[in-house]
Amino acid sequence: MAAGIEVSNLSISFPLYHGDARSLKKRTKKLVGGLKVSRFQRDDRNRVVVRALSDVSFTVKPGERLGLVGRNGAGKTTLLRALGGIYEPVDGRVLVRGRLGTLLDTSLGMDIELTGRENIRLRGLFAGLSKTAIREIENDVETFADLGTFMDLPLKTYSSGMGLRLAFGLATAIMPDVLVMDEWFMAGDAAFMQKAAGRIAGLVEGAEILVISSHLPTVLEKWCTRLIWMEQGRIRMDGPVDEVLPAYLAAG
Ligand SMILES: Nc1ncnc2c1ncn2[C@@H]1O[C@H](COP(=O)(O)OP(=O)(O)OP(=O)(O)O)[C@@H](O)[C@H]1O
Repeated sequence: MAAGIEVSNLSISFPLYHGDARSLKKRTKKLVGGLKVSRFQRDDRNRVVVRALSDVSFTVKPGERLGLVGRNGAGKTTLLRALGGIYEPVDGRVLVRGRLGTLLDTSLGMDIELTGRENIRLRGLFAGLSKTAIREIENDVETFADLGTFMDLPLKTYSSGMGLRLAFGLATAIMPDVLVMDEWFMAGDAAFMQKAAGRIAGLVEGAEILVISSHLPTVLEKWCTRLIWMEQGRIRMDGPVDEVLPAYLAAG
Protein backbone atom coordinates (compact mmCIF):
# COMPACT_ATOMS: atom_id res chain seq x y z
CA MET A 1 0.00 0.00 0.00
CA ALA A 2 1.45 3.34 -1.05
CA ALA A 3 1.82 6.07 1.55
CA GLY A 4 -0.54 9.02 1.31
CA ILE A 5 -2.22 11.88 3.12
CA GLU A 6 -5.79 13.03 2.57
CA VAL A 7 -7.06 16.02 4.49
CA SER A 8 -10.63 17.04 3.75
CA ASN A 9 -12.47 20.07 5.10
CA LEU A 10 -10.43 20.01 8.29
CA SER A 11 -11.33 22.53 11.00
CA ILE A 12 -9.85 22.69 14.48
CA SER A 13 -10.80 25.15 17.23
CA PHE A 14 -9.47 25.70 20.73
CA PRO A 15 -11.80 26.93 23.49
CA LEU A 16 -10.52 29.98 25.38
CA TYR A 17 -11.42 29.30 28.97
CA HIS A 18 -9.61 32.05 30.80
CA GLY A 19 -11.12 35.43 31.49
CA ASP A 20 -14.54 36.68 30.67
CA ALA A 21 -15.35 35.52 27.16
CA ARG A 22 -17.22 38.68 26.15
CA SER A 23 -14.50 41.08 27.22
CA LEU A 24 -11.88 38.80 25.73
CA LYS A 25 -13.63 39.01 22.39
CA LYS A 26 -13.93 42.78 22.71
CA ARG A 27 -10.27 43.11 23.67
CA THR A 28 -9.21 40.92 20.77
CA LYS A 29 -11.28 43.01 18.41
CA LYS A 30 -9.55 46.14 19.65
CA LEU A 31 -6.11 44.58 19.46
CA VAL A 32 -6.22 43.04 16.04
CA GLY A 33 -8.84 45.13 14.30
CA GLY A 34 -11.47 43.54 12.10
CA LEU A 35 -9.04 41.29 10.25
CA LYS A 36 -8.47 38.36 12.59
CA VAL A 37 -11.73 38.52 14.49
CA SER A 38 -13.28 35.88 12.26
CA ARG A 39 -10.93 33.39 13.96
CA PHE A 40 -12.73 33.99 17.28
CA GLN A 41 -16.14 32.41 17.23
CA ARG A 42 -18.67 30.82 19.55
CA ASP A 43 -19.07 27.07 19.56
CA ASP A 44 -22.32 25.20 20.14
CA ARG A 45 -21.72 25.44 23.92
CA ASN A 46 -21.45 29.23 23.62
CA ARG A 47 -17.74 29.26 24.45
CA VAL A 48 -15.41 31.64 22.64
CA VAL A 49 -13.06 29.53 20.55
CA VAL A 50 -10.08 30.40 18.40
CA ARG A 51 -10.30 28.77 15.01
CA ALA A 52 -6.80 27.43 14.38
CA LEU A 53 -7.74 25.68 11.12
CA SER A 54 -10.72 26.40 8.86
CA ASP A 55 -11.84 24.11 6.08
CA VAL A 56 -8.39 22.90 5.03
CA SER A 57 -8.24 20.31 2.23
CA PHE A 58 -5.28 18.83 0.36
CA THR A 59 -3.75 15.49 -0.57
CA VAL A 60 -0.12 14.39 -0.60
CA LYS A 61 1.12 11.62 -2.87
CA PRO A 62 4.18 9.35 -2.52
CA GLY A 63 7.41 11.16 -3.36
CA GLU A 64 6.09 14.59 -2.37
CA ARG A 65 8.02 16.71 0.12
CA LEU A 66 5.60 19.27 1.45
CA GLY A 67 6.63 22.41 3.34
CA LEU A 68 4.21 24.52 5.38
CA VAL A 69 4.85 28.26 5.53
CA GLY A 70 2.95 31.09 7.11
CA ARG A 71 3.25 33.80 9.70
CA ASN A 72 3.11 33.13 13.45
CA GLY A 73 -0.27 31.72 14.36
CA ALA A 74 -1.16 30.78 10.78
CA GLY A 75 -2.00 27.20 11.83
CA LYS A 76 1.11 25.26 10.76
CA THR A 77 1.75 23.52 14.09
CA THR A 78 -1.92 22.69 14.51
CA LEU A 79 -1.95 21.10 11.06
CA LEU A 80 1.21 19.08 11.80
CA ARG A 81 -0.32 17.91 15.07
CA ALA A 82 -3.53 16.91 13.33
CA LEU A 83 -1.48 14.90 10.81
CA GLY A 84 0.41 13.34 13.71
CA GLY A 85 -2.86 12.23 15.32
CA ILE A 86 -2.35 14.47 18.37
CA TYR A 87 -5.40 16.61 17.64
CA GLU A 88 -8.73 15.15 16.64
CA PRO A 89 -10.51 17.12 13.92
CA VAL A 90 -13.59 19.02 15.08
CA ASP A 91 -14.87 18.91 11.52
CA GLY A 92 -13.48 17.15 8.51
CA ARG A 93 -11.16 14.21 8.09
CA VAL A 94 -7.46 13.38 8.23
CA LEU A 95 -6.27 10.16 6.68
CA VAL A 96 -2.61 9.10 6.77
CA ARG A 97 -1.67 5.89 4.99
CA GLY A 98 1.59 4.16 5.90
CA ARG A 99 3.77 4.14 9.01
CA LEU A 100 3.75 7.59 10.54
CA GLY A 101 6.83 9.16 12.12
CA THR A 102 6.65 12.47 13.97
CA LEU A 103 9.35 14.90 15.03
CA LEU A 104 7.16 17.44 16.75
CA ASP A 105 7.78 17.55 20.44
CA THR A 106 10.57 15.88 22.43
CA SER A 107 8.24 14.73 25.18
CA LEU A 108 5.67 13.28 22.81
CA GLY A 109 4.99 9.62 23.43
CA MET A 110 7.59 9.46 26.21
CA ASP A 111 7.01 8.62 29.85
CA ILE A 112 9.09 10.91 32.05
CA GLU A 113 8.98 8.41 34.92
CA LEU A 114 10.73 5.78 32.79
CA THR A 115 14.40 5.69 31.85
CA GLY A 116 15.66 6.48 28.35
CA ARG A 117 16.25 2.77 27.74
CA GLU A 118 12.76 1.82 28.93
CA ASN A 119 11.20 4.47 26.69
CA ILE A 120 13.08 3.10 23.70
CA ARG A 121 11.92 -0.47 24.41
CA LEU A 122 8.36 0.70 24.88
CA ARG A 123 8.38 2.55 21.58
CA GLY A 124 9.74 -0.56 19.85
CA LEU A 125 6.97 -2.68 21.35
CA PHE A 126 4.32 -0.16 20.23
CA ALA A 127 5.78 -0.26 16.72
CA GLY A 128 5.38 -4.05 16.79
CA LEU A 129 9.11 -4.72 16.36
CA SER A 130 10.84 -8.00 17.20
CA LYS A 131 13.14 -8.32 20.23
CA THR A 132 16.19 -8.30 17.96
CA ALA A 133 15.00 -5.17 16.11
CA ILE A 134 14.33 -3.43 19.42
CA ARG A 135 17.82 -4.29 20.65
CA GLU A 136 19.32 -2.85 17.45
CA ILE A 137 17.37 0.37 17.92
CA GLU A 138 18.41 0.54 21.56
CA ASN A 139 22.09 0.32 20.55
CA ASP A 140 21.66 2.79 17.73
CA VAL A 141 19.89 5.39 19.89
CA GLU A 142 22.28 4.87 22.79
CA THR A 143 25.25 5.61 20.52
CA PHE A 144 23.59 8.61 18.90
CA ALA A 145 22.11 10.22 22.03
CA ASP A 146 25.35 9.73 23.98
CA LEU A 147 23.64 10.09 27.35
CA GLY A 148 26.10 7.99 29.36
CA THR A 149 24.61 6.88 32.66
CA PHE A 150 21.51 9.04 32.06
CA MET A 151 20.33 6.34 29.66
CA ASP A 152 19.32 4.36 32.76
CA LEU A 153 17.84 7.28 34.69
CA PRO A 154 14.25 8.57 34.42
CA LEU A 155 13.58 11.20 31.76
CA LYS A 156 12.49 13.70 34.38
CA THR A 157 16.16 14.06 35.36
CA TYR A 158 17.19 15.04 31.79
CA SER A 159 18.12 18.53 30.62
CA SER A 160 16.19 19.78 27.59
CA GLY A 161 19.23 19.08 25.37
CA MET A 162 19.37 15.48 26.60
CA GLY A 163 15.63 15.11 25.99
CA LEU A 164 16.08 16.41 22.45
CA ARG A 165 18.93 13.99 21.73
CA LEU A 166 16.95 11.00 22.98
CA ALA A 167 13.71 11.99 21.21
CA PHE A 168 15.54 12.76 18.01
CA GLY A 169 17.58 9.55 18.11
CA LEU A 170 14.48 7.48 18.77
CA ALA A 171 12.28 9.20 16.21
CA THR A 172 14.96 8.77 13.56
CA ALA A 173 15.71 5.15 14.42
CA ILE A 174 12.51 3.72 12.96
CA MET A 175 12.06 4.59 9.28
CA PRO A 176 8.57 5.97 8.65
CA ASP A 177 6.65 6.08 5.36
CA VAL A 178 5.23 9.49 6.26
CA LEU A 179 7.45 11.86 8.23
CA VAL A 180 5.85 14.90 9.88
CA MET A 181 8.30 17.36 11.43
CA ASP A 182 8.56 20.78 12.95
CA GLU A 183 11.48 22.96 11.94
CA TRP A 184 12.81 23.35 15.43
CA PHE A 185 14.12 19.81 15.14
CA MET A 186 16.54 21.37 12.68
CA ALA A 187 17.52 23.98 15.22
CA GLY A 188 19.75 22.23 17.74
CA ASP A 189 23.20 23.58 18.56
CA ALA A 190 25.90 23.33 15.90
CA ALA A 191 27.48 20.15 17.26
CA PHE A 192 24.11 18.44 17.51
CA MET A 193 23.09 19.50 14.02
CA GLN A 194 26.31 18.17 12.56
CA LYS A 195 25.58 14.81 14.13
CA ALA A 196 21.88 14.99 13.30
CA ALA A 197 22.24 16.04 9.67
CA GLY A 198 23.04 12.56 8.38
CA ARG A 199 20.12 11.01 10.24
CA ILE A 200 17.69 13.66 9.01
CA ALA A 201 18.91 13.25 5.45
CA GLY A 202 18.52 9.46 5.68
CA LEU A 203 15.04 9.76 7.09
CA VAL A 204 13.84 12.44 4.72
CA GLU A 205 15.18 10.56 1.74
CA GLY A 206 13.90 7.22 3.01
CA ALA A 207 10.38 8.36 3.85
CA GLU A 208 7.89 8.33 1.00
CA ILE A 209 6.31 11.55 2.17
CA LEU A 210 7.69 14.47 4.17
CA VAL A 211 5.68 17.28 5.71
CA ILE A 212 7.76 19.98 7.39
CA SER A 213 6.91 23.36 8.82
CA SER A 214 9.61 26.00 8.52
CA HIS A 215 10.28 29.72 8.48
CA LEU A 216 13.64 29.20 6.82
CA PRO A 217 13.76 29.58 3.00
CA THR A 218 17.00 27.57 2.89
CA VAL A 219 15.36 24.60 4.63
CA LEU A 220 12.32 24.77 2.36
CA GLU A 221 14.40 25.03 -0.80
CA LYS A 222 16.64 22.19 0.27
CA TRP A 223 14.04 19.68 1.40
CA CYS A 224 10.72 20.49 -0.28
CA THR A 225 9.12 20.03 -3.68
CA ARG A 226 5.84 21.70 -2.80
CA LEU A 227 4.69 24.40 -0.37
CA ILE A 228 1.40 25.21 1.29
CA TRP A 229 1.17 28.80 2.49
CA MET A 230 -1.12 29.01 5.52
CA GLU A 231 -2.83 32.25 6.48
CA GLN A 232 -5.23 32.60 9.39
CA GLY A 233 -5.96 28.90 9.48
CA ARG A 234 -6.66 28.59 5.77
CA ILE A 235 -4.64 27.64 2.69
CA ARG A 236 -3.64 30.80 0.85
CA MET A 237 -1.52 29.13 -1.83
CA ASP A 238 -0.47 25.58 -2.71
CA GLY A 239 2.09 24.78 -5.40
CA PRO A 240 5.74 24.20 -6.36
CA VAL A 241 8.37 25.78 -4.09
CA ASP A 242 9.61 28.14 -6.82
CA GLU A 243 6.11 29.62 -7.16
CA VAL A 244 4.88 29.75 -3.56
CA LEU A 245 8.09 30.81 -1.81
CA PRO A 246 8.68 34.05 -3.77
CA ALA A 247 4.99 34.99 -3.40
CA TYR A 248 5.09 34.32 0.35
CA LEU A 249 8.36 36.23 0.86
CA ALA A 250 7.09 39.14 -1.24
CA ALA A 251 4.00 39.39 0.98
CA GLY A 252 6.36 40.07 3.91
N1 LIG B 1 -3.58 24.81 22.60
C1 LIG B 1 -4.08 25.94 22.12
N2 LIG B 1 -5.00 26.67 22.82
C2 LIG B 1 -5.52 27.81 22.32
N3 LIG B 1 -5.18 28.33 21.13
C3 LIG B 1 -4.26 27.69 20.41
C4 LIG B 1 -3.65 26.47 20.85
N4 LIG B 1 -2.77 26.05 19.90
C5 LIG B 1 -2.83 26.98 18.91
N5 LIG B 1 -3.72 27.95 19.20
C6 LIG B 1 -4.06 29.09 18.36
O1 LIG B 1 -4.33 28.59 17.07
C7 LIG B 1 -3.77 29.44 16.07
C8 LIG B 1 -2.80 28.65 15.20
O2 LIG B 1 -1.64 28.33 15.98
P1 LIG B 1 -0.43 27.44 15.44
O3 LIG B 1 0.47 27.19 16.60
O4 LIG B 1 -0.95 26.28 14.70
O5 LIG B 1 0.27 28.46 14.42
P2 LIG B 1 1.69 28.36 13.73
O6 LIG B 1 1.48 28.70 12.29
O7 LIG B 1 2.34 27.05 14.01
O8 LIG B 1 2.50 29.53 14.43
P3 LIG B 1 4.09 29.65 14.78
O9 LIG B 1 4.77 29.89 13.47
O10 LIG B 1 4.12 30.85 15.66
O11 LIG B 1 4.51 28.40 15.47
C9 LIG B 1 -3.13 30.61 16.81
O12 LIG B 1 -4.07 31.67 16.84
C10 LIG B 1 -2.91 30.06 18.20
O13 LIG B 1 -2.98 31.09 19.15
